[in-house]
Amino acid sequence: MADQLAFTKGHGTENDFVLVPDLEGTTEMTAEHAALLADRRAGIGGDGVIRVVPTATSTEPDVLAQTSQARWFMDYRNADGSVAEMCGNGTRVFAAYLRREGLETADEFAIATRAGTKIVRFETPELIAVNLGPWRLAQPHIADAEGFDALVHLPGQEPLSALSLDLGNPHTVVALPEQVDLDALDLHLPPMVNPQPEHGTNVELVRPLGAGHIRMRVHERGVGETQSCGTGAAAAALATRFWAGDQGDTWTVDVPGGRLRVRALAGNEVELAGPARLVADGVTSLV
Ligand SMILES: N[C@@H](CCC[C@H](N)C(=O)O)C(=O)O
Repeated sequence: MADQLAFTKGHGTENDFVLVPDLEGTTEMTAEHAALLADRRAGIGGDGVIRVVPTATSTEPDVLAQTSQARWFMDYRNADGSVAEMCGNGTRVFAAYLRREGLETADEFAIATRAGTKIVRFETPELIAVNLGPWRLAQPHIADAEGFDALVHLPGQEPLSALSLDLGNPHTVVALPEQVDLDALDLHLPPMVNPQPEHGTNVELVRPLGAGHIRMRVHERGVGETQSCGTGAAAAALATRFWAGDQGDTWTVDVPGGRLRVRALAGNEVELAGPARLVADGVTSLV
């Protein structure tokens, strides 16, 4: 890495990120370096670190293959330095950065991610929608037969039934029994999920509020509890529809950091929309 590193801090419903522009694609980001940048005491602080890099310079074949569709690649790492396939809120903050910097100028454009090319669309300068693409139940045969395919263990709670979904990254959504208080759940430690997903999972705890309206908390893989998770909000809405039946195509998802909109699209695709804000720019010598 260079001696001095420019960065921008941004968030979407308080899911916050350190963006590091690498416009020539010449900077290698290690897990240790990402974890230091994301550290809230020793570093800048964020739930994730996003390198802004030309798709054409990627060394990852699945990303490089997206070069003709998307000019910029969202190279995403969680706060612990681990690589993630996708980040819904991250794509929206990434899009806000590309537009502010004049790297993209249209109201709609594509970005490359490890989970494929995603189309972002500016509804207003600060309200950004992203087509998260196709989603699927991780184990449809079990889910269709039982309604659930996993158990989640939280301190002080009976095992909670849950459903596993793939939104490009893994999610396990818990349907909370009425008597369980969402706000009282202890999410300090990663919830134990049974059977244990091979590559870990993000866990969403959901409370339905009415037709098309849910509230959730989330424990993110590689981070801990966060104020919001975009792919998690989509997973929570889709799981609720799976359990409760059709309640229309649009959901309001309240998270501790604000409000997101989730919409089911044709072709088993799902859209996420919400605010994205860039709040600080700086230079760091944390290299
Ligand atoms: N906050 C993100 C998801 C980030 C990645 C996740 N922690 C994982 O490891 O899959 C979102 O908004 O989707």
